[in-house]
Amino acid sequence: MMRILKTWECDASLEIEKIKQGLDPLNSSSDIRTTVLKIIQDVKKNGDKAIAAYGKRFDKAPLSPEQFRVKEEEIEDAYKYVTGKFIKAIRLAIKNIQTYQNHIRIQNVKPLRSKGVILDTIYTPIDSAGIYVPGGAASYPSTVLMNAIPAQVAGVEKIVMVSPPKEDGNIPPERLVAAKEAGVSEIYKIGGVQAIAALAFGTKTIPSVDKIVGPGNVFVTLAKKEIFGYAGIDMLAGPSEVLIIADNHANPSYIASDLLSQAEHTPGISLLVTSSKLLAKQVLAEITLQIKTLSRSAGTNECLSKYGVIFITKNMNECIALSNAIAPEHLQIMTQNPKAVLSGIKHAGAVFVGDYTPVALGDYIAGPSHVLPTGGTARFSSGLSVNDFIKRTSVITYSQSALRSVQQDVSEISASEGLDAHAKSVKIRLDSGRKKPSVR
Ligand SMILES: NC(=O)c1ccc[n+]([C@@H]2O[C@H](COP(=O)([O-])OP(=O)(O)OC[C@H]3O[C@@H](n4cnc5c(N)ncnc54)[C@H](O)[C@@H]3O)[C@@H](O)[C@H]2O)c1
Ligand SMILES: N[C@H](CO)Cc1c[nH]c[nH+]1
Ligand SMILES: [Zn+2]
Repeated sequence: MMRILKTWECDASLEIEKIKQGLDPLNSSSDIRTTVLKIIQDVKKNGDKAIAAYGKRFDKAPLSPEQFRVKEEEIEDAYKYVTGKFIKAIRLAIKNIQTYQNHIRIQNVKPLRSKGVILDTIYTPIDSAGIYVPGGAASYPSTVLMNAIPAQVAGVEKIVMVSPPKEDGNIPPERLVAAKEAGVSEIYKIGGVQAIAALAFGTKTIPSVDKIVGPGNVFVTLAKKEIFGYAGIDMLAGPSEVLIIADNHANPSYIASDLLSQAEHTPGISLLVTSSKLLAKQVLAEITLQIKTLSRSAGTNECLSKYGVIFITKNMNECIALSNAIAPEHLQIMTQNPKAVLSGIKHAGAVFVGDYTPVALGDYIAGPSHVLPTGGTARFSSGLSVNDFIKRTSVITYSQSALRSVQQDVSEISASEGLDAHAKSVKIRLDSGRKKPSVR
């Protein structure tokens, strides 16, 4: 069960560090990092052979490299095992994700023009993206959509999905149908660190990609961090977190259900921050009632006792300050005046405002991607979006007179750096009397 801590009796930031220990890739033990580096090196050196061995060890899936790629017939077959209601739901999710991502897609800006100078900008999608869809404790068809649709809206031509198979060597049909519906180009039944390394370096059977995105456990997230440079990455999207700010106007049963749905990710971090001791007690009572009804009650309960805390603060300002210091992946605000609280929020992956906006909405249907920064990284990164798949190239054009107008300034800076070839590349174009070399 969740612990209750009063902020005036403990060091809240120390408590948060303790909770995150082992779950947060930035705080990972050296053991985890050693394991991750070893697997990356092995895949880099031994390719498919190493991937097959790790798949057998960690996923218990005895697949040979020829079996890694999902065949067209397997995808067609998957449609027989999902319901019409499931397909209708994911098509609605796809529509909402597309609408939102199109809305926030970076737009071409008009070139900036001034006397003989044109500063233009070209936006181009990356050629290929690798999307990681977790598949350990739970199956995540929704994560297929939240990764793939932003890439598709950006115009990425090749979207390669990797996801761990079940012990029978198959990816569950819902994940395959979601991939087909979302326009994924190729699917591979590989997961964990080995899948991230495969996408970064490429193997005989698995293509390397330009950027690897998507959430995963601490091993997957740390692997993304380690391969950065060989391929781009989106951010560190590790084990799920929710922080709820609530006052005694909030409904304790709603709060309990939201804390439980994050713990259900096993692991997931569930935090309630409130100045109401009464609310804290009511929420605990509600959790006790609701947890009995859940299919994963044992794991969820274990997760809540390890990674669940209710912080009692002195007042609402302290709730806001604590939330900003934690920079949670998901922040829910259930207070009498949520907009006033929102105005103080600086760092969070996504904010869910009011009593009728549970995180589950954002997980599945609302539109913004549920792939979000965790472990405090919302201080400097944002959730996955179409713009993560688009690069910006600046295009600079100067006329001769515009070049002349800045010649002296270029020379000054170039001299200060001891790089006189730089200054000369300007001077050579402006020296009077100098002619173009004649063609012999
Ligand atoms: N932040 C987000 O946007 C977001 C979204 C969805 C899910 N999530 C999180 O993703 C996580 C998914 O984790 P998961 O474990 O269910 O699936 P996963 O696919 O991330 O991890 C499973 C893989 O981990 C590897 N692994 C397991 N134990 C290992 C070990 N001891 N050594 C080396 N490798 C090992 C295996 O290769 C296995 O295939 C959850 O914590 C969930 O909360 C986050
Ligand atoms: N809460 C997760 C993001 O941290 C996303 C998810 C997928 N399925 C259910 N939830
Ligand atoms: Zn969730």
